[in-house]
Amino acid sequence: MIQAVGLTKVYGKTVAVDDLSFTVNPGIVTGFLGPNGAGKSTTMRMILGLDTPTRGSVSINGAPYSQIPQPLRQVGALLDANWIHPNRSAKAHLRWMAASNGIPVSRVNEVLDTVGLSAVADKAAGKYSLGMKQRLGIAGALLGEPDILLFDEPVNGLDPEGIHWIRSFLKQLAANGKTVLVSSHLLSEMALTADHLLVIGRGKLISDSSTGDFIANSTTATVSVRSPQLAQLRVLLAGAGMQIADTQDALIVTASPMEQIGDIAAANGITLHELATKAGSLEDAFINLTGDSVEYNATSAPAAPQGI
Ligand SMILES: Nc1ncnc2c1ncn2[C@@H]1O[C@H](COP(=O)(O)OP(=O)(O)OP(=O)(O)O)[C@@H](O)[C@H]1O
Repeated sequence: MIQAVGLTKVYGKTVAVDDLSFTVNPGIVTGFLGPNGAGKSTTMRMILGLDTPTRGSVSINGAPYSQIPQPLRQVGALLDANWIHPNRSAKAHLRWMAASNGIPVSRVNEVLDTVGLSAVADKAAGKYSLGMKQRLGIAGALLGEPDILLFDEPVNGLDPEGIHWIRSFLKQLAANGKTVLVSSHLLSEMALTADHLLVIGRGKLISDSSTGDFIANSTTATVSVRSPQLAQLRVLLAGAGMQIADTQDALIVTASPMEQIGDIAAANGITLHELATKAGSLEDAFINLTGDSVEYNATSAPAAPQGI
């Protein structure tokens, strides 16, 4: 379990992390989200003892990182996949990590196998693709069989197959009872991976809830309706006070239950070809909730690409 209480980090005039209190529990994947500059990396660095809190504290299974005797046995982290010596092989890199943390060298081959790098374990890590470097970083995190794992942007720059592998892997770690905290900018990916979300903006905690609740509470579901008698149905739904938007061949009804629309159609003998609720996305929820806390806000929509 990771527990932060009033965690604060001030750099000069910048309050990077502002009075954060949260708990990250075992057995689930917890996503850590926030716009650029929200304070995610700073928080992760403080969890790992790489930065000292200005105020407040953060503990791992009850103790600050600095007081854990063999930290890699309790906490594994992937912060930056490029943090490897380019001329060193994956095997040499992991052996060095194991030796400096009192971890049996036999673990090296086990973790290489787990992440699928055994066949290239003797190649210089500098020649690895980004996906292979991410796998090596994950192997390093797993080396000491820790109960707590932190991953900062683990799917950054990966292809769909690599993303899918990491998603399944994180879920498996959580299913095995590990505490898994993962940050990512890929919101659709987080929606599929994380059971719980911590959302921060400008260093402050904005939301601490299950992924489902976060989306449901921060978005409005819509209902798509198609019918050969669409104009007639539109009049009836508008008469019932519903908010309706028109597309070419459907009505999009906001914030009204699908059942009510179906009942009105049935009561008036109207045939329906589609009646489907579309939940909001994590991206919608994120933008709705963090809109005021982005560090650099564009004042207009991006310009259309030239020459298309
Ligand atoms: N060493 C530092 N010195 C001064 N300011 C810093 C330092 N590290 C981070 N900051 C500032 O603290 C704030 C939070 O940065 P941080 O990197 O933690 O955010 P983040 O959520 O990880 O951002 P991103 O998603 O862009 O990686 C930013 O305003 C950043 O400029």
